[in-house]
Amino acid sequence: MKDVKGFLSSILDSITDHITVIDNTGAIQYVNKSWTAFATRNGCLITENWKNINYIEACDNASDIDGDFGPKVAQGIRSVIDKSHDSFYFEYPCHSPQQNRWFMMRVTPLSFEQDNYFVISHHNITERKLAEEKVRNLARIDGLTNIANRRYFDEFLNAEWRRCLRLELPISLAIIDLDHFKLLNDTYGHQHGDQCLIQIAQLLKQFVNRSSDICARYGGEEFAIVLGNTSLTDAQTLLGSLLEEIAHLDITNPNSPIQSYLTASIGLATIQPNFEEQEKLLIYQADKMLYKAKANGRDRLES
Ligand SMILES: Nc1nc2c(ncn2[C@@H]2O[C@H](COP(=O)(O)OP(=O)(O)OP(=O)(O)O)[C@@H](O)[C@H]2O)c(=O)[nH]1
Repeated sequence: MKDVKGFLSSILDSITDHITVIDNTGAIQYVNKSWTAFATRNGCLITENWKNINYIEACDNASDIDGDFGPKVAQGIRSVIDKSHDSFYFEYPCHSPQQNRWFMMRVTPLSFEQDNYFVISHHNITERKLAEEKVRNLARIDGLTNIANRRYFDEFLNAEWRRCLRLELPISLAIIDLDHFKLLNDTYGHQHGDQCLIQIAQLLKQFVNRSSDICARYGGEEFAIVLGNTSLTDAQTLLGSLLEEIAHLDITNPNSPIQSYLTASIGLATIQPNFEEQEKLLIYQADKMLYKAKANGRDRLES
């Protein structure tokens, strides 16, 4: 082969990873074609005019635009240059207006003619991230009703509790238990019962529209609604209409001693959080109210 240098350069340009090489001061020595193409399309600082740009300084100065991304990356590169780490890798989101994208950045040392260089590559990991997100979402969903499961409910409540604690906001929790559901199952069969649970879950979804709210399947025929930043009065209004809407579904339960249609009992509690890890108190109070609703004749809200 005559032009070995040209051959190697074409190999680097054909690689889809975005590659740049810096020296031990951070000064850029090389970028491949993928880097230039991506950087130009996405309005990055380092494009084909990379000469005289210091990559590490550019990262140091990027904190205004990218939050802690720039400083973290700069620190990682420095740790490879000063040999405190053999290599550094970092996964980060880089979403465009059209598409969610993630990349993995890797920094590895390279020695050439007694000089030390560092290869920085950015590999597109969007497919893996989307697959992981899908699995994570599946693990959060109840298989029958397609709303959040108990595990995700626990996670969500804990996060929302801490958010309301930080911002000094009230948080409300309702536990909704269907009345005499066993009689409905006994009358029409378990499969029909399943369809009714799906119907109820669909209805609950319409009552949670904010990112601080969630409805979840709490147990067999028990559901829960978390309402972040919601006062007791507002929660009472909302859950009062939920009771009405459950009645409007008119799901027949002819052997129920309450009504000839399916009804629910709701226990509601509202707390303004004072301590972390205290959301169990909210569950305890909502549970107590649910017990009261059942004891007072069912088909009602107690708070
Ligand atoms: N079809 C169906 N039924 C379920 C499911 N999970 C729980 N159940 C039923 O829900 C019923 C709950 O019965 P109980 O705990 O006695 O409660 P209940 O009949 O609703 O009576 P109260 O809650 O006291 O008003 C049982 O018959 C369970 O089999 C489910 O996934 N599908």
